[in-house]
Amino acid sequence: MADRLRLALIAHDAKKDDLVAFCAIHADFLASCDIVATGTTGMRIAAADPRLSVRRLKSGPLGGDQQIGALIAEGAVDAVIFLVDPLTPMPHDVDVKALMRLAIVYDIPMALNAATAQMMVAVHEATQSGDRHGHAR
Ligand SMILES: O=C(CO)COP(=O)(O)O
Repeated sequence: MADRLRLALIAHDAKKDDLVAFCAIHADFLASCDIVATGTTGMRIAAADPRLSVRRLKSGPLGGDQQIGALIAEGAVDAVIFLVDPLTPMPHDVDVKALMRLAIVYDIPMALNAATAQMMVAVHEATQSGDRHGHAR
């Protein structure tokens, strides 16, 4: 894994406020990550916290989910947080499913709701803290 966690962030429209709130709570953790995000999500995150390093790809419906899937296939993403809206039909549902499939194929941690994202951050921070204290992983 790279020194800085390469983290993909995505949120459907109904979940974007939740992701921005998550980013505010975990600002220090996220500032230590190289973030890649779909277009609108990335715009919202970067606007909320200019400290964050955010590479913006295309918007999800225009291919952004597929771009993140391609990065996973290339080994360029370590983890994904994707706050999914389960209640709204999406025109690009097949792209979302393909992204999830690639995360499974390449065994990339993928949080699909805020509770799992929270656990992902907690585990990562505990692992880093163990490293700092010389504990074996
Ligand atoms: O649609 C998305 C994920 O499927 C997210 O795309 P945006 O971040 O551009 O809204």
